Amino acid sequence: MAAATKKTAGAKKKKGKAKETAGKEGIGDKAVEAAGRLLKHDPDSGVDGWKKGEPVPYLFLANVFENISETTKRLEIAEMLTNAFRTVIVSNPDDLLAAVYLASNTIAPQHEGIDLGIGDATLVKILAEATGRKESAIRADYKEQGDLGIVASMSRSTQKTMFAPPKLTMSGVLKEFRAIATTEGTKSVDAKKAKIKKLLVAARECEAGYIVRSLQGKLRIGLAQQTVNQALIHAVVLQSDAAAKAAKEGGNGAVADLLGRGADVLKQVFSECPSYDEIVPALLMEGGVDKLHSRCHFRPGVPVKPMLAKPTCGVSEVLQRFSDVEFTCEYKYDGERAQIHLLEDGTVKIFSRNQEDNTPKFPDVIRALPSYLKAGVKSVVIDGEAVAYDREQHKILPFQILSTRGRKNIDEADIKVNVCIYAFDCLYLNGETLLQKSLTERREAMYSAFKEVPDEFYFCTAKISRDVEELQVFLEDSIADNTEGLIVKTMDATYEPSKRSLNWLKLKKDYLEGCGDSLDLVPIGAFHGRGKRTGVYGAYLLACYDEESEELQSICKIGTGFSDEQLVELTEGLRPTVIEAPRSYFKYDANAMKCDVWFDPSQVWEVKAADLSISPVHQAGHGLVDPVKGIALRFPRFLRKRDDKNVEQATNSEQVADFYNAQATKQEFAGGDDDY
Ligand SMILES: Nc1ncnc2c1ncn2[C@@H]1O[C@H](COP(=O)(O)OP(=O)(O)OP(=O)(O)O)[C@@H](O)[C@H]1O
Ligand SMILES: [Mg+2]
Ligand SMILES: [Mg+2]
Repeated sequence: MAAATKKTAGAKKKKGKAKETAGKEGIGDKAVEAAGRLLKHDPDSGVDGWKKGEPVPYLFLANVFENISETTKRLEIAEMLTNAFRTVIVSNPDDLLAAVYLASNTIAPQHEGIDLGIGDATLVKILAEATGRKESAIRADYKEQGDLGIVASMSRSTQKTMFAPPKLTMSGVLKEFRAIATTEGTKSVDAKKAKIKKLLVAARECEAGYIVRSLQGKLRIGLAQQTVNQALIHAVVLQSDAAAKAAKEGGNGAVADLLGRGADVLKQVFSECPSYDEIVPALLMEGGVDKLHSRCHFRPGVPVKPMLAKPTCGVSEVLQRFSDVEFTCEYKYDGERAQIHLLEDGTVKIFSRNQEDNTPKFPDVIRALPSYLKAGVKSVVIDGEAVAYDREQHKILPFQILSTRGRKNIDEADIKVNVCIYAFDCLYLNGETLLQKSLTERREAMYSAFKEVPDEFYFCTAKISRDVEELQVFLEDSIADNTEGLIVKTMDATYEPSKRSLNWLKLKKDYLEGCGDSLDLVPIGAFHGRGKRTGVYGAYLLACYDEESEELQSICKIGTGFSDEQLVELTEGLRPTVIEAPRSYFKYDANAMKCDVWFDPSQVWEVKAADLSISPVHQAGHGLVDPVKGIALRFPRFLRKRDDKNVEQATNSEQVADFYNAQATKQEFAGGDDDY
């Protein structure tokens, strides 16, 4: 049954993609139909149980979530959320920000590092207190349901309160969430618990379930950030005068066009300035969408989502893809992405691949940065890689060494592992954003703003050539110089934030063997070790992430590639995350994969496999390549733990399908190319 539903979802997705491309020449029929439906909807009709101008009740949003959870259809979900946001706009626009945060299940911009994510054990305890039920009963229900949100909404409060607590409002709930996440100090645990309990006691109807899921850190109703953003912009556009005018003059088609353009603007703006705090109020101002980019754009202090690269299989594929464009090859350093910002006031900040604020991790780089600058640089942002470095031998050290550096509150005096920064891009210089400039120009800016400092700061090694042999030699040089291979970039491309772009191709040394990139996967379960591995987990069940359904889909069992120390370390790290039963969003074959323990997903592991195959057991990308079966990795080998990726940034099922297809294509042409 589940497989059948998924199959349709997969097929639909493919079609949707085709439309998107077709839509370049004109708006697709689906979008026009959707615009028609949205126009017919009266957002005032949603104002039910409160008055316009009053704070919007949390129950309004919880009910919307409830309706959304009953469908898996993207389009329906997006429309429901759009209409909900429209109701908020007509009712109390000041609450739109809270609605957007609550729907995207975040409470602050990523780089501020304020997350919920309250542990299950704590939540079970508070739930027991708030409902008057026994902890053991709640735990038993949890085991059966696999979702604490469901348990929360099932557990009716039996607690007697003298007065009915006031109704929860959206803005009130968000405020409490923020307070819970930021409470610090000696009494903070109790204070947090008291706040959570208060929320749960005040919860009506289905509210408790969504409060609990938000506190856990995941709503799990199929609301990807992309959907929330689309709904946000569609709601704002539909409530604007421009939409009314377009509808009158050009009908549904004109409105669909306006919605599409709005979505493009928001996509660009959100990747340059990923902060609802800035975007939502700006959208509600005069000239909302049209002026959005001028009001919210990239600036030092707020990380831009980094541009990503696509894997390729060899020098000849690169030459083929870039047959008529100018390109450059750069060493691919194996460290940690570092987006370094210098603000006008002299503040220096370093952000990770994930837009996390990594500043506390690199006090040495922060202090030394001014010495890498040329005169006259007031503000600048560079993109680069921080690599572990041996200053005596003057050489790059492996990634593993870098990962032994502490993460937080590092005292410069205690630093044992030095880093060297290899800069490869410049995104901002002296008040001007360079994102829309070509790589040629951005590089010029980088060279004009910085100078190399031996053993501390270098520009990445690069070469421009079209000669197969010369490139092959350069690739071998890169390996000899302790890097992972090359990243090949087109010279005239702009910086494409958050895109896995074909303008950047990665060419790693491991591709030359097996061909195919490593995957970043999530351990969701484990098997007790035997013999030499007694006392630690001896094998794990890994999963990839499906963005569409928010599932973690099993992809392989893994027991190879671990050193004895790693086995101990991973076991120790994962033991505290053991949960009583697999989560409802784990997709695996319960008959074939009887794990001894299950984990609350928290880690991401980089894994290399010999190849991929269609599997009768594993679920990765099911419906994407084979109508019902999933994809599995063959002979997977553990490479390393990835602290710079979170669970949602694990390799997604579409990428798995891409890898599978690329491998199939390569096998078809096997023998025709001696380049690998
Ligand atoms: N010259 C360079 N140009 C761009 N990126 C570089 C360069 N040198 C090193 N890198 C690093 O390589 C990364 C891209 O390749 P890698 O395979 O390591 O990606 P990843 O972090 O595993 O992400 P994914 O596999 O999801 O693409 C960049 O994010 C960056 O950190
Ligand atoms: Mg890397
Ligand atoms: Mg990778």
